[in-house]
Parts: sequence; structure tokens; C-alpha cells
Amino acid sequence: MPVSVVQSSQRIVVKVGSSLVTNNGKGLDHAALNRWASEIAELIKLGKQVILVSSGAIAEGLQRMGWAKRPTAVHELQAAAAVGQMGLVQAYETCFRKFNLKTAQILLTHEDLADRTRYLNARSTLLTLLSLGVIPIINENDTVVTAEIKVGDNDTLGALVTNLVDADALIILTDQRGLYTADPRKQPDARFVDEARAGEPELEAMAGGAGSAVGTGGMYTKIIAAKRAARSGAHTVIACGREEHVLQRLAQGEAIGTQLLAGTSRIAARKQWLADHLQLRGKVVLDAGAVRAITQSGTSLLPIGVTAVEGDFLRGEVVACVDAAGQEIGRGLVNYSSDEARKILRLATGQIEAVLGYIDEPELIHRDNLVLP
Ligand SMILES: Nc1ncnc2c1ncn2[C@@H]1O[C@H](COP(=O)(O)OP(=O)(O)O)[C@@H](O)[C@H]1O
Ligand SMILES: N[C@@H](CCC(=O)OP(=O)(O)O)C(=O)O
Repeated sequence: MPVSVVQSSQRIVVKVGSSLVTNNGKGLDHAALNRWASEIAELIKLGKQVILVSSGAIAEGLQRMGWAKRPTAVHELQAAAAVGQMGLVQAYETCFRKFNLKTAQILLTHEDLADRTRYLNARSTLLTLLSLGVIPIINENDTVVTAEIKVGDNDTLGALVTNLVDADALIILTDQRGLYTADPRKQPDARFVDEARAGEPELEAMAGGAGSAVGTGGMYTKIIAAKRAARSGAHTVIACGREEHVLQRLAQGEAIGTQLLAGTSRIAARKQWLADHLQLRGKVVLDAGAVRAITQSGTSLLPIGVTAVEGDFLRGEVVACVDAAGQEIGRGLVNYSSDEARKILRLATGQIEAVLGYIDEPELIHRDNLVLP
């Protein structure tokens, strides 16, 4: 009998989707929120730390505004999110108070996780809240983000938060038992997957597009979230949020839902942060020798192996490393701006100072700051 990874997990991120939170868009499901609060309270009693990532602001906002149809205009969706978020946190605050637990609202944007300083601020605030026994309730700050800079779905946000706080497990609660070999709404004979390795390509093929009318991600974003969470060594469980005592049973070791296991141990926090950068500032094109050196010998990237530089970036920003065919082979923090990099590409280390008048580092990207997929 397999044992749930949640049993041995100390720090857990629980993500609940819009369809569950809002009863398929019919309005906040207070009974469900109460159940999760009571179960999270049990987890806290077991000495675990829990962060809740909750969707539902837009769906609840639409309900409160009496808008039957989801608007397409971004500012209307943002307005709905602002209205709905109030209802969401009020409801959670009321539910958790019954169990003597304090809650804290954290609204994050992609920028907060992409900027080194803000990332570290968010991390230390969350860790402080956890150490104080407070339940952080996280959502994307929908009101201030536009389509181009959105994390986009809370499965991804849940994974980013998992990486951010080095959680041991990410539990994604949804309206299905877990992952099936195909969308069970469309293929009733689809088989249930109880365990797999996170990041296995065939999982992506099983997950269709966005599932319900109120959710955004569908199963696909959950599979990708598991892959992302695994990068920091966290396991993911996808389970049904309507199942009785789902969190408690997982914590007791019952293997319910789909377990997507992380294959590797944690990578260094710095590398993890790099791997989570969704927005790249530019590209450097590598010759074949440099591709071999960084992929096979694990060396740093030197300017001599770079044939072209694309985009505008500053020292310390993240760029993609691509081969001559444009295929991404890694990404990393650059030691030189795009203007400087253009001047020193193809040059040997000894020539950098003569061209620039100074030398910051001999490498364009140091191996410690380089992440390969
Ligand atoms: N292979 C699959 N296994 C399970 N569900 C799937 C699969 N492919 C697509 N889905 C759909 O994904 C939906 C869950 O996604 P979504 O509605 O976005 O939920 P949430 O609001 O919880 O994020 C399910 O209801 C289901 O219809
Ligand atoms: N930030 C949005 C979340 C949208 C979202 O990702 O929803 P879901 O796919 O149901 O988890 C909201 O609160 O409405």
C-alpha cells in the first residue's frame, strides 16, 4: 500500500481552485472553506506549516457584481478580482478564526518573484508568518497585473510559492480525484493515475486544456506545476477537494489522489530562483564548443563561446543561452550588460579589459548562476 508523501512533509503549500472555492461559480462555498480550515488546523496540530494558495477572486467578484458572463475586458476582470478578493479573505478569516488560527493576505505578482530583492522579501515575510503560526493566504494580485506579466494561473503560482519557501509538498485540490490518462469529462473510460514521476512528458499529453468554465488552468497547468515544484525537490499531490478529510488523510499517509514525485533532491536556492524566471531579458547564442562545455563539462560560459547577443539587459539579469539553431539549452544570470556583451563576444578572457577598460568577471555567466533544463 503506497504511503502519501504528505505524511513526512513538514512545510506544505495547499492550492484550491476556483471551481471548488466558488462551487462552480455559484458563490463562495463556505462549507468547503470551513472544512479545509478545520483540516489545516489539524495539520498545524501535527506540527506542519501550511500556506494556502486560493483562487476564486474573479469568480466570486463576478457573482457579487451579478455578472452572468465572464467579461473579456481586462479592467473588468481586474475589477471583479478586487471585489471578489474581499469576499475571499473575509470568508477565510472567519473560518480560520473558529480554529484560533490567524490568517494573512499575500497578493503576489510575477515581478515579486522575478526580482531578486522582492523575492527575498516575500520569502522572509512568508517564513516569518509560518514561524508565528499564521496561515498565509496567497493569490495573484490580479488588479495590478496585465496579461503579459501575469503568472496566469494559480497552479503555477502554487509551484512558485513552493519553490520560494522550499516547501516539501504541494497539494493541488481540484474537482477531480486526480489525474486520469485523459480528461474524464470527455473520456469516461480514462484510467486513474495514482503515482508518477513529476516532469514525465507523457503526463502532459494526458492533461487536456482548461477544464471548467470558472477555472483557468485545467489539468495541464497542474502537471507543469508539479514539474516546477519538483525542481526544488517538492512532491505534488493532486486530489479532490470535495473528498472527506482529504488533507488529514493525506497527512496520515493515505495515498489518495495522484502523487507526482520529485526525482531529484533540492537544487541550490539560487539556481532554483533562476529556474523560476518566467521572463527572460535577452538571449546569448553559443557556438558548438560552448554548448558542449556547459552541457557536458558543467563549465561557466565565457565570452569567447558567444556568437551573438539579443535583447537589452543589465548585469545581473537573466538571459537564455541558445545554440546556433535557436534551441534553449539553459539560462543564467549575466555578468555583463547586453552592450558590454556585444563588445566582448568571441574574445578571449585576456582581451576583455583592453576592450572594455575594466573586467568584472572572466565569465559571461558563472556556472553557479547557470541552470540547465
Ligand atoms: N487528464 C485529466 N485528468 C483529470 N482532469 C482533467 C484531465 N484533463 C483535463 N482535465 C480537466 O481539468 C479540470 C480541472 O481543472 P480546473 O477546472 O482548471 O480546476 P481548478 O479550478 O481546480 O484549477 C477537470 O475538471 C477536468 O475536466
Ligand atoms: N487569481 C485568480 C485565479 C485564477 C486561477 O488560476 O484559477 P484556477 O485555475 O481555478 O486555480 C482568481 O483568484 O480568480
